[in-house]
Amino acid sequence: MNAPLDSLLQILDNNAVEAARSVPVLMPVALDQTYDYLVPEGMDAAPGAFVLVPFGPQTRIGIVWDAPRGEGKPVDPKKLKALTSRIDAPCLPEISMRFAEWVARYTLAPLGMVARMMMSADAAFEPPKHRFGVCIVEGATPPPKMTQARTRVMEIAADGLVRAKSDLANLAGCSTGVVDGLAAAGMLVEVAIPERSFPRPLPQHGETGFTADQTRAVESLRSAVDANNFSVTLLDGVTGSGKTEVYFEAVARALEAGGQTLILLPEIALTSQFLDRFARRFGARPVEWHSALSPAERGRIWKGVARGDVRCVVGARSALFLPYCELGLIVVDEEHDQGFKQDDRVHYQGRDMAVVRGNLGKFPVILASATPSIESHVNALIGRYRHAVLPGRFSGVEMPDVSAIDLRSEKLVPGKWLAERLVASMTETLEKGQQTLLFLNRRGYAPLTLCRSCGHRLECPQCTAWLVEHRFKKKLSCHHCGFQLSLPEKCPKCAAPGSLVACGPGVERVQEEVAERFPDARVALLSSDLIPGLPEMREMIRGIEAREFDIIIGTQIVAKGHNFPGLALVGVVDGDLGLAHGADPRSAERTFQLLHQVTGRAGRTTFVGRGFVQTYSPDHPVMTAIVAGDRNAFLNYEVKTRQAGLLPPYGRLAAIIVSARDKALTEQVAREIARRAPPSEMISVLGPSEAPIAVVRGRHRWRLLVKAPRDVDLQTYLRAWAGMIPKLKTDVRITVDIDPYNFL
Ligand SMILES: Nc1ncnc2c1ncn2[C@@H]1O[C@H](COP(=O)(O)OP(=O)(O)OP(=O)(O)O)[C@@H](O)[C@H]1O
Ligand SMILES: [Zn+2]
Repeated sequence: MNAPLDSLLQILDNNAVEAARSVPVLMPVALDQTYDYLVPEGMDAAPGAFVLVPFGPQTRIGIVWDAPRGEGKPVDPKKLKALTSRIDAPCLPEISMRFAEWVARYTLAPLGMVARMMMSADAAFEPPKHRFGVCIVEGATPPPKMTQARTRVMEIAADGLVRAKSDLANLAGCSTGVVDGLAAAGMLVEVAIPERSFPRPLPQHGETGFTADQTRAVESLRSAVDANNFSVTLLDGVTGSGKTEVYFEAVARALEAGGQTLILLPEIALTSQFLDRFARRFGARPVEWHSALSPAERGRIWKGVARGDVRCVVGARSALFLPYCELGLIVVDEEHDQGFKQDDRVHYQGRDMAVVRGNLGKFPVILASATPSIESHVNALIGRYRHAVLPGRFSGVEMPDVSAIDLRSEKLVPGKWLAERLVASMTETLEKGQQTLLFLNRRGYAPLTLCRSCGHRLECPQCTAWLVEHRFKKKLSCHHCGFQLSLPEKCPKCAAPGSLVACGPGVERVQEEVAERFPDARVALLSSDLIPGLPEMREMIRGIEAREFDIIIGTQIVAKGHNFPGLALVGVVDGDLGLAHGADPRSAERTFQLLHQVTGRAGRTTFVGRGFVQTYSPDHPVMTAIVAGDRNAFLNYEVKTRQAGLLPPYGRLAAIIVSARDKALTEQVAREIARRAPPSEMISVLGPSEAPIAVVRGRHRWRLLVKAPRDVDLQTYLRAWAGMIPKLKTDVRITVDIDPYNFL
């Protein structure tokens, strides 16, 4: 080719490249926009790539987005900065970008914060730490000096495996110096140890036989998977009906079809019992995703999911934000559980977002529960969701016989918390060698400590909350901010010595009473503050399952999902506890679910269980439905209440929470925000009013509640509203919580 033409082509080429060479990058920070960066020659900055970029004074990780977002000021192309480098990590799949955008739009969270959730595995973006080992060099000539130790090492290495030097030395019973010597002599060669791979679940490993009812449900779920399209099925079955076994078949089908699968569980239900069951069915343990993983594990799993090496994840709500490239099914087990709602940073409801993810990915979603949320129940009722029903227990054993103990007539002995009828039943149960579960959803010893001589109540100095006594730890602690105080010997106000008394029961106090009444019984106390972590919790659950305890006392961590074959009796110490929250539209639903789930732990396999609920309001619709075992009675009552009040799912709610250190400022801003609400015939704004917990961590709190009919676009309204609010003083924080579950 002649020279001038050659260079001309070169110039044209460069221009074309230069014009196309800037990309939008999303930063994982609280911003809703992308920033443009130049792509250096030769760098592959495809959409979804993770890149290092100069961001303010720092260099940070961002994601190359596939289209610019937000309304940032246009920047002179000549002033654009360049990407620093591409990170060696799999790209964020396109569907994850669409999902992030959807979640951000719905929750009103900045897109960058949703992206940050998707990147919550720092190690995935760090250079891979290769571990090196040694293996034998075939056909190398042995050095003249072959000591005994050297011979032993070579004998072990003869199998050709790659081992860490220290492992090889340990096996041979010599020092690593010997291994080094052989490497220097060319007998062993240093190579990277391959990363541990993920065990593949096998769809046909441990196939189960099913009852007729179960078979129908299995068929229904399989057909949803076979349809290879978006659908939601509510798998609605009484406790112990075999929902887990049934949805495992849908998981098997989706795996066979080549999809990745995700099972979401409330974090506390991620027990080894569940993992063992999975392993029995699929011949391999699933990959777990929860808050207790090490950073290195998080990184490894994140990459494994993005590359498609991980086929099934069992995890807490955050597992929804992993970078699946071929997701084909999501199961949300215990779908009614409030643990799926996240209440910090990005306020999202994991169950609802799972449905969104299924819709985007065009695959089925299964919601499983013995006590479906009213939302899912209504969706099944009106045919928006498919409905698969398991009406009876797998074992054929009847549902437990539940009675209310009316504490108005069957009075408690002062200072005691267990009624005589419950105690008598416990005695009987013990004599039969069966287990009792006492349920009280309150940690600690006593929820209130007061001074007998001056009436002073011990409160948290930074929250509107009483300090809860934790007798084992000899502390008073605040359950809202974690503030702790050693148990004082005299009243901090009037200094009267020995005048402080504990009021009301917590699980520790129930344990004290049990120890007194049943000194020989083996007692387990399960409360999140007494159990250091998931492994210890799993060990306790295993012990209960193996009948190493006679009486189990626990908060809600024992209420759900467990299968304790020896459990015959459940006593609910305070059935009214959850009903008190007047402002919370879900308090009746939540109480019903909890009581139904916890009494449903009794008598699951060989004998009929028994339940007692201690209550001062036996006529409340929740209590009558629990005692009659009539779930539909409760659902009908609750659906009517929601309809009448235009509450979810018949209406939409959003909470706006204003907080600041200064009391007057908080109120002033809350009122100002309310004043600026755009007028609307459909949408009503309630409040502002001081939050029930008026101060948390020294911050004053005011709330507004926004209510709209179902078909109104609440997000657009809220966004328009946000545009009307003047710039805030720095200390004021405004939180928007779409579909709030917390009203405190
Ligand atoms: N088809 C089956 N074959 C063998 N065992 C089964 C079968 N179905 C259920 N089971 C057993 O019955 C028990 C209850 O099943 P499972 O835990 O799946 O019920 P569940 O409906 O998920 O209960 P919960 O709502 O209380 O969590 C378990 O021990 C399970 O192994
Ligand atoms: Zn506090």
